[in-house]
Amino acid sequence: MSFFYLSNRIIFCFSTMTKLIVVTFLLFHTSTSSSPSSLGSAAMLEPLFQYIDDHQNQFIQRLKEWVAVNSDSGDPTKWGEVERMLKMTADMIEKMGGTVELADVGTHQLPSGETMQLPPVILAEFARDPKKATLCIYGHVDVQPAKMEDGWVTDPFILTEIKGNMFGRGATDNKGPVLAWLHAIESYQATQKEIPVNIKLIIEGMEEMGSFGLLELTRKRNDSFFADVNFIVISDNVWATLNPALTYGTRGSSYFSVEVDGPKLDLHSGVYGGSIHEPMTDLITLLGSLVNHKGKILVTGVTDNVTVLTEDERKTYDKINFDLEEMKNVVGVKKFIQDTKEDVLMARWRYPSLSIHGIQGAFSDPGTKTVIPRKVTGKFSIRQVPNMDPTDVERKVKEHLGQVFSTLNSPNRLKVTATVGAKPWMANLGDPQYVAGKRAVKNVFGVEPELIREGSTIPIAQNFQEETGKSVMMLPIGGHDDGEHSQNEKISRNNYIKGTKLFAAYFYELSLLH
Ligand SMILES: NCC(=O)N[C@@H](Cc1c[nH]cn1)C(=O)O
Ligand SMILES: [Zn+2]
Ligand SMILES: [Zn+2]
Repeated sequence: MSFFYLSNRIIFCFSTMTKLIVVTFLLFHTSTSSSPSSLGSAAMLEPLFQYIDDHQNQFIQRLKEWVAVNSDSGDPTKWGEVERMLKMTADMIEKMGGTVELADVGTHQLPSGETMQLPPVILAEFARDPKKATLCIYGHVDVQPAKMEDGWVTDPFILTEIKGNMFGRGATDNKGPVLAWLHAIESYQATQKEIPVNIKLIIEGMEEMGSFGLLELTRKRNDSFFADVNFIVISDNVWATLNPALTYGTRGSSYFSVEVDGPKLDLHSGVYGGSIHEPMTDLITLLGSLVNHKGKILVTGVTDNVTVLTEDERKTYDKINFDLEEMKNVVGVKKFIQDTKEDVLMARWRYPSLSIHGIQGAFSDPGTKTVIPRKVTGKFSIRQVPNMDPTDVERKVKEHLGQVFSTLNSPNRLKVTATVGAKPWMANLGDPQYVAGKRAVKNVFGVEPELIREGSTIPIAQNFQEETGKSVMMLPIGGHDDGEHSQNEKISRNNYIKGTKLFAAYFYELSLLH
């Protein structure tokens, strides 16, 4: 027997047969307007929403404490801070009554050859009731790098609220959403409501580096931690527009380092210039061979397997409520490579792209140092879409760069390394989680969610789906203008607080499917 709240303050007790009828109804009636859940959810959720509203300043204070930790996983000297951040998270979960394991995920070899212990992964759970569905929430508490001199208006590690937006590194990616999940749990506990689903949590500190060690951990714990999980949910991306959204696909990513190593020391360009095969010139030729100014990837064969667009798929883009002009304003450009909304969205979500990120070892300070750098390392990544495979992409990229380099007849040494190889992820929109997600969005925001894809990568998403066979959904709460990875990353107070309500409502809607 399970208990479901279906009518104002009345608790109905359902037989298994009735539950089957409810699940069938939910699966075949995806419109949220007159759902059975909407009849009782208002009464059920109202005290939780009130609690969330009343405690918003406390929730923001917690986010402030989390943002203050520079848990940049891209810099191994900061892995101690990543670990401190994970311990703070673990402490909070334990204080809330959860049990926490800090799972060892082994070591990682840095490009220098040094081997370092990876920060652990949090595997946590709240009290388990075999009659309830089990939801596993994934998130990460590491961040991208941030420096004031990059152009931040406020200190990236001091959460600062300006006109309803809270600026700080990790505010939206992903500390804010992780806290919102924990606060949603807190709202049930504090109002003495039974959480209607069993909750498990996986929180890591290496997502921005490609989730080192997490795939192996998932495999090892498939028969234990994951065994009773029914649903996996991730809130680590943002809406595409002003409208709330559910995400059903992300691109994958392969990240490459291209090192060109030349003379034994930096040289005076006046003394040696003209006689030296300069590593930087070699590197620029290599990087210039990867992609053209229209964003076309020039590496032979890399895009061969991309699925051909069908008319039906194209039509799904027509429906998305997306304002190109607003997007231009947000990023500060006069035009995109593509002209229409549909083509811009497809370029971001359903086609691959190649971006050049930087050159390590290059002279980049102010001034006029006339140097020939002895060794330079270019960094670029390829966002991948379904039908592309990171292993195949890596092979083709290495072949391509080797071939271009051979035409230079350079005595310099070339080393190409792939540091990330994350697969793209696609969900089935018929998955019941999307029914619960739609109902929860309608309940909290009063509108139907947009169904969107995402151009960035959540490296573990496809691995979770493939290895565990469980349903995976993405339920973002961040705004389209949150600026993940950019200067002045933020989350709005409204999204943070309403997002917390969304998660509380989601637990309830999901329980109705079980
Ligand atoms: N919020 C998701 C995110 O930002 N993910 C990173 C993961 C990644 C990919 N390659 C290296 N790290 C992203 O850049 O998409
Ligand atoms: Zn990120
Ligand atoms: Zn993220």
